[in-house]
Amino acid sequence: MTGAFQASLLGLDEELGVRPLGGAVRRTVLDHGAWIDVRRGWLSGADTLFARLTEVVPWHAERRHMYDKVVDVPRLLKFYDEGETLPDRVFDEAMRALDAHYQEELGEPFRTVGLCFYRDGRDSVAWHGDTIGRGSTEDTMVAILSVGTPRSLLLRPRGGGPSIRHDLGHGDLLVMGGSCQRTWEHAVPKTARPTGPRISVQFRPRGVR
Ligand SMILES: O=C(O)CCC(=O)C(=O)O
Ligand SMILES: [Fe+2]
Repeated sequence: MTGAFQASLLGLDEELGVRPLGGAVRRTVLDHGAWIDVRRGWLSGADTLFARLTEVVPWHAERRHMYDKVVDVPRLLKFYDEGETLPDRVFDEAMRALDAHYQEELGEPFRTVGLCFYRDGRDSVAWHGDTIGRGSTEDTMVAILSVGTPRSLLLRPRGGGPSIRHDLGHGDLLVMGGSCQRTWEHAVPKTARPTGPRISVQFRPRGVR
């Protein structure tokens, strides 16, 4: 794995687990029926999870057609569909905590875990909504847990308009909800600054991608 992540020295002996959601979640209501929730420092023991994921996940590179060319996807990936054994038990704990907090509003459980590895500032994800599945037609939720080097997640309305920046730090949770996947787009832009690795963990309901 390229790049070394400077572990937060005080957090190395923290137990791996999730802290309460409840009143610690801050919601921002966006236009067109979308919203964003942020819970800073949701994960304790984030150093431990980061180290484990770099070691045990069978990361793979992908190539995609872009117009008339085949290009490298600028990040490493791994997707765990429902029923697959997850690389760490804390993901099950995290999903059950998200279910307890969001089930009434979401109406179904979170079921899949997508992972992205951003090796350095050259890795990124371009503007998109998670619209491969039901997110293109229905309100849904995508919950993102971020570990490693902080990166900016940007959001902008699909029709155009100013973008909103969230700097996602080690252990932070951001949840995109309502119509966010079809009326807004999100991106993690490249950065020219020296940037260590980051792992993004996306929890989604069935049929959302
Ligand atoms: O890195 C992130 O947090 C965003 C990842 C993302 O948007 C996706 O995988 O669909
Ligand atoms: Fe996405």
